[in-house]
Amino acid sequence: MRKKVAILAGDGIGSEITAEAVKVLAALQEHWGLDLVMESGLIGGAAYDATGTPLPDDTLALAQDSDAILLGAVGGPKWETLDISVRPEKGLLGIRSALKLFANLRPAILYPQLVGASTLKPEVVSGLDIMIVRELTGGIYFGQPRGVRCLENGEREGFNTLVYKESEIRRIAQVAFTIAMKRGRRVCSVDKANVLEVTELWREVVNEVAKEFPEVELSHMYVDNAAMQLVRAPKQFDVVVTTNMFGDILSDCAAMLTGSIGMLPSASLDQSGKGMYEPIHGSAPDIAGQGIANPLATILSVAMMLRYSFNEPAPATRLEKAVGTVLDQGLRTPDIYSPGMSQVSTGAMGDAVVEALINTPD
Ligand SMILES: NC(=O)C1=CN([C@@H]2O[C@H](COP(=O)(O)OP(=O)(O)OC[C@H]3O[C@@H](n4cnc5c(N)ncnc54)[C@H](O)[C@@H]3O)[C@@H](O)[C@H]2O)C=CC1
Ligand SMILES: CC(C)CC(=O)C(=O)O
Ligand SMILES: [Mg+2]
Repeated sequence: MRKKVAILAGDGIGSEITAEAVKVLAALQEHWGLDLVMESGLIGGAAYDATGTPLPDDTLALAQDSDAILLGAVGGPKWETLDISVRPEKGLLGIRSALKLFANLRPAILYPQLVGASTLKPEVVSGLDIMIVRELTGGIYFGQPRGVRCLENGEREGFNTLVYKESEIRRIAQVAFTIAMKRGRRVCSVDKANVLEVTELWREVVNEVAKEFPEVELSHMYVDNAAMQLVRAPKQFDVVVTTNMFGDILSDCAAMLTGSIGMLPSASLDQSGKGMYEPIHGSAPDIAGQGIANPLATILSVAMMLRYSFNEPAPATRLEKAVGTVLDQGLRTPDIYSPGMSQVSTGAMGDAVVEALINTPD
């Protein structure tokens, strides 16, 4: 059956990296008969400049009408002076919320070819395969009230609210335990239950959900310790489940264990499995327009799309293998470059993945 994919490139390197992922989708269409139609829409700063809002109605309608969404990244210095309520990042939070994409899966997998690019010693990191399950539509990024107010003494006070309903905690925990059942059967729930009542509730609800999954071993860890353990002994983790903000921070940290933030894909799923797929990084204004961004996180996000939204595990595996092939060939964008390797541009990396995809045996 024909699948519609919305392509939302966004800002900064967004257009460079999504162009490479689109090449991959086109190759899947041409060589494996994947019946796809792609349609582009505006989001973020690009949308704000064109329409005055970071999430135009047309874009939301396109996303709602699509089977999956591929997103690049949003934001950048051009829009930093804008009121936070219309910043490009609001467009991203808005689409996640409108589509109810509460489950954000961020796999931190170290390709063996990049062991030397990791920030950690080979023996600490080789074989790394962690799944970070981040709650994506609640927590402090969405909680009300929020804002900046003026106190009686004239001083200003900024405030945000960290709030989670039991139902929101239960459904993300269920996602994490279900994924753990298909992997190493270990879940580590990361919270700050020693200080924050909301995460005390988080811990209680996760304990309740654990009873539905007796084969899965559950542990709890405070977020400060989790950050430390991630860079001390990351292979102790199998599935990590955590809140929106903690997951945001810990996944950037985990990315460096895999060699670069340019290597980490993600899937953001609703209850039905509909998904938005995006690299975990941002719009990287410092390297935008230079053709040096690593497109592999976005390309690997396509593999997640094939697996989670299209139920096509075979081409997903083929694509992941193709990424391994280009790394075997020694091709490296600057973020993962090491001496003796061949430095390539964003476009050359995308082309090489397409070629490897076509030539990789089943
Ligand atoms: N999902 C999204 O759209 C996200 C958007 N942002 C936005 O992006 C803008 C920049 O944010 P930053 O904090 O600088 O984070 P960032 O993730 O854009 O960049 C952090 C560092 O990583 C590098 N980097 C990121 N992606 C890379 C890639 N594919 N290849 C090679 N190097 C890469 C950048 O060059 C930079 O040095 C901000 O406006 C921020 O709000 C940030 C994170 C996520
Ligand atoms: C707008 C931000 C919450 C995006 C981000 O940093 C992320 O989702 O990782
Ligand atoms: Mg982030």
